[in-house]
Amino acid sequence: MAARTLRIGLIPGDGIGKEVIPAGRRILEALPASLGLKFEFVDLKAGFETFEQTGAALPDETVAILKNECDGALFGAVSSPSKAVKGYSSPIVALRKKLDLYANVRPVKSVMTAANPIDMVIVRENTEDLYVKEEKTYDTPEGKVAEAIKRISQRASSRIATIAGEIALRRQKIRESGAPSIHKEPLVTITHKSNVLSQTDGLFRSTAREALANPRFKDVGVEEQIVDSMVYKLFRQPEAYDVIVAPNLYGDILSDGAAALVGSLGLVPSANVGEGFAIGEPCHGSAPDIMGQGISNPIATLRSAALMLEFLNEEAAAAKIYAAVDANLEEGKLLSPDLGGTAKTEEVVQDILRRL
Ligand SMILES: NC(=O)C1=CN([C@@H]2O[C@H](COP(=O)(O)OP(=O)(O)OC[C@H]3O[C@@H](n4cnc5c(N)ncnc54)[C@H](O)[C@@H]3O)[C@@H](O)[C@H]2O)C=CC1
Ligand SMILES: O=C(O)CCCC(=O)C(=O)O
Repeated sequence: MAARTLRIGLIPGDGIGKEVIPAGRRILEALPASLGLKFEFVDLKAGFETFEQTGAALPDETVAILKNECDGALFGAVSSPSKAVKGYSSPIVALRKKLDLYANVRPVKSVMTAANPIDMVIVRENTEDLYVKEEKTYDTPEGKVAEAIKRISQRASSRIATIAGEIALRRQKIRESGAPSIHKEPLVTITHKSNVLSQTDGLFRSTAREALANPRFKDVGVEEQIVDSMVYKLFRQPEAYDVIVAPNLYGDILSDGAAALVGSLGLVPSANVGEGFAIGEPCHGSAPDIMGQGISNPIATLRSAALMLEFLNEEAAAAKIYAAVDANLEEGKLLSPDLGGTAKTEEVVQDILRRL
């Protein structure tokens, strides 16, 4: 069998992005040759440091190379300032839109031996909602007022609900093949706030319901949950959730909350998914509080590399990475400080590479 060569863009970004992306590269390079996969890597720039050096947070060249030359990519994290900086706008938010990576898929899973089993996927709409970033500030006699557009479209809501349904079916198929799981039936939970935002979230809710009423999802249970009580239930009864589908901002917030349930943001991966292209990206940010100390947890990135491979139809390679990571966590001897251990990033990476 001829080896398949995947060309992967590497975008470390800022802060601990620079510590974890090299680990992502190493795990891909260490995959056994018997899988028939080869990798070529191309280093690409984006982030606040890039903005300071070049005046562009997301250089056109980065987008062009990803579009024209790559099969997929790994993105670390960027340090977007909290205060507006003229000319700067979040490069990852822009990249998702420019490459039409319409779904942000975020599996949150505890290692199955844990006392509190959690195995859910948060499927976050990735191109619109408040992230269209159409904001303005104006003066009134009472002082300044700032406004932001929350845009929800039928097209994006339908696409995201459809991929959530497909993910629920795929997970069911894996369960039926004998993989251990806490779930018996596929279930999609639609999250919204349409009791208040009856037009925007109302459209998300009704469109998602419609998409999931498609006969091909006849075996998928569908329920809905208002986002505030969703947070409550998520923390009280996380084992009840299989696939959660949410508009952009709620999905972003829910997934960081869910990360706390499994022990650390340093464990939770994501993939930005479009037609035939995927960017693996840890859910966490650039973690300026720990950068430069060599203690960042690389697991979210290693799992993101696996998730990217899954969406590039390389499930066997992805499974190898998941198994090596789970073995490290199950043994629990070499854990980074966010998980209560003392291991350095490098020691965790070495341990997982050894298990591969
Ligand atoms: N996709 C992206 O590029 C994202 C970027 N950010 C940016 O990151 C910067 C910092 O944001 P924060 O709100 O502090 O969120 P953060 O996710 O960077 O950090 C939150 C907390 O989690 C810890 N943490 C995160 N990743 C970790 C890892 N791999 N190992 C161990 N501990 C880890 C950090 O030390 C910190 O205490 C901001 O400039 C923000 O704009 C935030 C979220 C996503
Ligand atoms: O800080 C940035 O530039 C991007 C933050 C966006 C974010 O949290 C996510 O989408 O995961």
